[in-house]
Amino acid sequence: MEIWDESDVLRREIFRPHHDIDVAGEVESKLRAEIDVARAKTERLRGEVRRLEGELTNKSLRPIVPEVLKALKPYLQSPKRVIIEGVESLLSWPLLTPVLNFLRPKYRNPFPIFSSIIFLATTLYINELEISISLRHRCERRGEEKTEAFESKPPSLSDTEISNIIALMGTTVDPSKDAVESFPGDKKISVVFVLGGPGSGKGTQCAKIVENFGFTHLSAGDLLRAEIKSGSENGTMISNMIKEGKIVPSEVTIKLLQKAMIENGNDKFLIDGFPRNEENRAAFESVTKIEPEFILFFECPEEEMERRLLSRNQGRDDDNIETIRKRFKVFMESSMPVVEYYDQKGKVHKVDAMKPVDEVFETVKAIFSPFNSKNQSEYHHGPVLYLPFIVLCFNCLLLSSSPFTCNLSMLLNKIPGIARYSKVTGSTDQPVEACIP
Ligand SMILES: Nc1ncnc2c1ncn2[C@@H]1O[C@H](COP(=O)(O)OP(=O)(O)O)[C@@H](O)[C@H]1O
Ligand SMILES: Nc1ccn([C@H]2C[C@H](O)[C@@H](COP(=O)(O)OP(=O)(O)O)O2)c(=O)n1
Repeated sequence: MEIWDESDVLRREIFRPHHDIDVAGEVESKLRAEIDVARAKTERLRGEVRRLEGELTNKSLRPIVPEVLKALKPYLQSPKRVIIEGVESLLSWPLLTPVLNFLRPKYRNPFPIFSSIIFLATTLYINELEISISLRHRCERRGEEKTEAFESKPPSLSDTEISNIIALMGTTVDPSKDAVESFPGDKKISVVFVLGGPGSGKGTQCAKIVENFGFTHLSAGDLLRAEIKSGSENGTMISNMIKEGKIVPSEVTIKLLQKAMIENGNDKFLIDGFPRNEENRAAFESVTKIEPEFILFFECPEEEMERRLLSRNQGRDDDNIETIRKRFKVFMESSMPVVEYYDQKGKVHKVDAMKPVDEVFETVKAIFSPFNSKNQSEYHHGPVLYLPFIVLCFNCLLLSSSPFTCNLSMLLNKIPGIARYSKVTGSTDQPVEACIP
């Protein structure tokens, strides 16, 4: 980014030989004119950066990466390198696999299930109108790490320049820091999305569902607020967006949800206040491959929600009338289309949230009755389903010298191109993990 340096102009002029008393006035006015032009130019550039930042925060990263790169191009000398981290939610596997194959023809991904533990950062080189992609594979473990870079061109920017560009792009999700462990692949996870306007009573009802139906409550808003408190590098960006009533980029929220789901270990989740826009929805589906069981939607008029929020008294920065109005607008414009999307699929259970808390819960209870048996999940994952596997293991133990006696780790060792990592932390029954060497 070219920012005009006034002192530079002055220095040049001071050391010029013609600098004598007679021409001093003339030089001064020339300098002033030059500085005015430079100031205007700098202002224009700053304006452009502000516009781009505004677009990023408004629309979030996903849809406008190419647009941003194009807009930034005049200010960058080519070739330049831009690292977009947290890109695994921007580019999905169907896109990445051919690229990987192209960059490294021998590369094959024989076990798509293990893909989920490979974190990707994509490096885009901008060179005139051509953008080529190089990939860095990451298999992150706590304490163990394997990074591989495929780079088609040598990097030409310093790390500081790269971080400036990343900062300019609005989000700095670092997959290496927030590494989400392998997402439960074999476990059937039930997810219910709880949606409704701000103050419609989502949190209140979720607490009751947890008590009665053994769900784990994950509030996207609470997770984001905890992220701000943790002092994370995204904290300021999240805090600004929440104060403005805007929706935080999906890659941030999804990473937090995924992490919370893995750490919790339950198989039934109430996800409250998510997905809040189409991008949230599509990114969640593509990253987690989880389809919600159904959507619990609380209908409540704005006047009632406003009244509740103003007396909520939880010390939240966004519970002021100005931000509340903005949140209502975002809800109508961005969140309602998500409810409509699921409604068309017949997945929405609407609840009249105007009634008193206990009456609302009566309706909710009826909707959750299929989950009534607290043992339902135990039944699904219970010994009956595991029986064939238990029998197989037993046979393998008996026939210890037979070809059947291979366990997953031995199998992985035999596959060329797969480096095996065993888990360092966690319980011993965690799956063996692998990554592309
Ligand atoms: N059915 C209800 N009737 C009256 N007040 C309610 C009802 N449900 C929730 N509240 C109150 O309204 C406020 C907002 O509820 P909350 O559950 O935090 O909403 P949300 O999670 O949808 O933002 C809280 O102070 C809560 O006690
Ligand atoms: N999926 C989400 C959920 C919440 N947020 C942000 C934006 C929301 O205004 C705030 C607060 O959300 P929360 O669900 O806690 O609160 P309300 O339902 O608005 O009362 O968090 C987000 O950006 N993306």
